[in-house]
Amino acid sequence: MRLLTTVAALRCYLAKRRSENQLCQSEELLSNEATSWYQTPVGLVPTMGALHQGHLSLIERARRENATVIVSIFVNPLQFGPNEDFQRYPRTLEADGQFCEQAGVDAIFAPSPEELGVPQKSIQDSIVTQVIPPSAMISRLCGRSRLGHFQGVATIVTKLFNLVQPDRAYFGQKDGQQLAIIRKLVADLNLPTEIVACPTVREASGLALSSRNQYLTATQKQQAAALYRGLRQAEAAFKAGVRNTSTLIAAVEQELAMVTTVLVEYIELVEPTTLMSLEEVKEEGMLAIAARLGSTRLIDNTILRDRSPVIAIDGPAGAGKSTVARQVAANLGLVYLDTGAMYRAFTWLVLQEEIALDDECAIAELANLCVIELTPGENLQSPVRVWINHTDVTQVIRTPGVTSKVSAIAAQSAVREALVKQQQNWGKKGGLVAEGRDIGTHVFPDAEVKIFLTASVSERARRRQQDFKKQGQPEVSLEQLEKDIAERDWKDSTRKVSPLQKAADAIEIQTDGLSISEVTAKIIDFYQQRLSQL
Ligand SMILES: Nc1ncnc2c1ncn2[C@@H]1O[C@H](COP(=O)(O)OP(=O)(O)OP(=O)(O)O)[C@@H](O)[C@H]1O
Ligand SMILES: CC(C)(CO)[C@@H](O)C(=O)[O-]
Ligand code: BAL
Repeated sequence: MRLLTTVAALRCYLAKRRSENQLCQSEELLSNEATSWYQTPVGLVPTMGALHQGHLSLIERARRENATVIVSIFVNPLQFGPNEDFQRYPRTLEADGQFCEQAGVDAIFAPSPEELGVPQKSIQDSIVTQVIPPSAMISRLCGRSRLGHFQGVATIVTKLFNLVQPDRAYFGQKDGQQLAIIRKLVADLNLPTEIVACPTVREASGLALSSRNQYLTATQKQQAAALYRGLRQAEAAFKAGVRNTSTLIAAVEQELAMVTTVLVEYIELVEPTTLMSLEEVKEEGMLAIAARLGSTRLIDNTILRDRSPVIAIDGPAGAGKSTVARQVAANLGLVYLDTGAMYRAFTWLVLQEEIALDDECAIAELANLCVIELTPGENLQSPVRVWINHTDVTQVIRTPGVTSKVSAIAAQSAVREALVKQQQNWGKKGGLVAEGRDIGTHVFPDAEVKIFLTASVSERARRRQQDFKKQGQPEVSLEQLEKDIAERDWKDSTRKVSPLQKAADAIEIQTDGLSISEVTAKIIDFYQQRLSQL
């Protein structure tokens, strides 16, 4: 692992890493497919150091998803107010270096304020160019008592994104307002970085891990767990049907009132993306709290989501995902979101428009203008009905002409981005089952149930040989099929665009020797267990 403290060293390091990764992929490539398909992404975990298990969860996620992982450690003077704890903030770079080494980080970027051109002054006194998020997002919640804080965060994060140019950047849900502001920043400034939100990691007591927890005495640490208990009371009220903001906030206040040392700064219920106040929760709300314990300021939040559950089923080719997903949807009365049919429908449209498969710009244009509609088939045997731009393509998308081209189209990042947006819009209401390669990690990361459906290479080869036989196709040896499947697994899990990944919170089901009905029953059991926990 490298420790980089200057911009020049960072730039040199990243240039070498990117060329090494691409060289490595091209040498390993089993076929002549374009290197760009393959995994060279850079993941960035921005931090202020004093690393703990919460940071580790972000680093581990980044490690799973990227060829290079950079952790930035920078106590940003721009985001601390004049009366805040900039001087006191814990600085433990040596220990952080060991922490990152053990976590498999490739490099730490730990510049001085001078190296980053942000002299140790607050945002109000600073002379640097600033990034100002929308006032509606920074004037509420923590913004009320931390004037200039989010301008400081937005400015330094933009600088880090420009320096590192990460494909993905990882942030914690614990800082829910910061997460929403950074998502807005990336969208508004068209920054080519995917923002990955990671769940809040907590102490056994429920207290959210935070570098500032070091300030707490043992007694205060116990008392601080009241924040989480209050949020849990509100979650219970929400589960019992309460949707009114005042009632939900009262549930938190009631719990906190029992710990007189906890001085509440705010308890607010806002829309998680826009941070607008909510009178009641319609689809989802972020119940956020800030409080002081002695000189320590703590924050926490929970997302209250009123939707039917989403079941995400990921897994390698040949594991039976689509058959199982349709069966699970039918048995539970949920919608089967046939993502494969969507890519087939779009491939049909590209062919109809006579666009060359390698004309990615024209294809990107078309992908962002098309509208795909799906309705359930009459029964399990009949396919999902598919329309694209109001043309019924249910039958034609299964023809060899489309089938032979869908992989090349589906691998184009602009196509995936456009179709994933349509899928996520369907997901807002929930009540659906979707299967693919990155459903539980990228498309529906908040899915209530995540399944990773897999089978051994030999079992999948045997199934495919049986399928070929049923379809009257020429026999292919098991040895060749196993080789093809292993190669497909490698390509799917190493490609840059939506790689096959098992979500950290996914339940893995090995289907060797299991029937479709047995696998379906297992998933329905998991679903019902999960529902009882929500
Ligand atoms: N308990 C946690 N769970 C998940 N992510 C976390 C947790 N704590 C911090 N993070 C995330 O780590 C990143 C770096 O945060 P930071 O370095 O400020 O640590 P911190 O623990 O939040 O410190 P602070 O005490 O300043 O809040 C942020 O994206 C933050 O949301
Ligand atoms: C994102 C961040 C690293 C910017 O300084 C900081 O706000 C933090 O640690 O959450
Ligand atoms: N993650 C918190 C950053 C701050 O309080 O400045």
